[in-house]
Amino acid sequence: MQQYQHIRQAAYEANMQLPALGLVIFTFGNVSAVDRQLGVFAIKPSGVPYAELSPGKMVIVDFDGKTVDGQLRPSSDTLTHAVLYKHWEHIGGIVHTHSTYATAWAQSQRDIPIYGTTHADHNTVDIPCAPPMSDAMIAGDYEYQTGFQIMDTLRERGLTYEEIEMILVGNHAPFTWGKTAAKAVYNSAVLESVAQMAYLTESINSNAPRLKDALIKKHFERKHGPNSYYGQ
Ligand SMILES: O=C(CO)[C@@H](O)[C@H](O)COP(=O)(O)O
Repeated sequence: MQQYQHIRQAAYEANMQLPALGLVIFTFGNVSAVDRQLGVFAIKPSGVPYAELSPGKMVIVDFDGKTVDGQLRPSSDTLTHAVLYKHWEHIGGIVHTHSTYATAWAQSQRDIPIYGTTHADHNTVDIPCAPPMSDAMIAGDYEYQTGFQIMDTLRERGLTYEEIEMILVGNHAPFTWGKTAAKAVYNSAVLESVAQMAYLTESINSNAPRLKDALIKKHFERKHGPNSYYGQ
């Protein structure tokens, strides 16, 4: 349907950036783009290789995860995207990847500490890792519960989804978001780069010190403006 063409195109272009940036292989991961006036988002179809994607194959889904338009099955992570769009009113795009280093930190269930200014350019806190699913959640609807795991973790850390636009999900992999699908893709690439640097930092020096908060503040506000620092 023509009315969804703009978000199909935005979702398609953002999805194609994932293999181009080396963030996914085969059918791993997915990107969605939302239209809040229509109350729907376009998301990658499940199990379709990136080389076979086209804008027309993006599936249109409402905020309850119900398919509104499209011939293919939406991503298996659709309910996670739907929960976040429903509760976080200012996000325009969501990305989920299995990028190697960010996924390794998620599987280790550790936050990614701030070791350098590359990280401090983008976040003033360690990148949080949400706990893995409880037995009860696994028995329920995993993808639906992942959305609440993500929101609960930010809330428990005293963070807002506009301050930090990335998270690791324990035993799973990263999710990122932003005002647009393109910004969410940018955040996924930044997360993977920071995750790799942090891993290598710890492998060179297991006692490497975190960046001092005063320098994190100075560095972040140089890029994002005065009073933009939100602390650890
Ligand atoms: O997290 C997972 C699997 O662990 C998924 O994100 C897959 O990586 C992609 O699934 P589809 O989007 O193709 O259903």
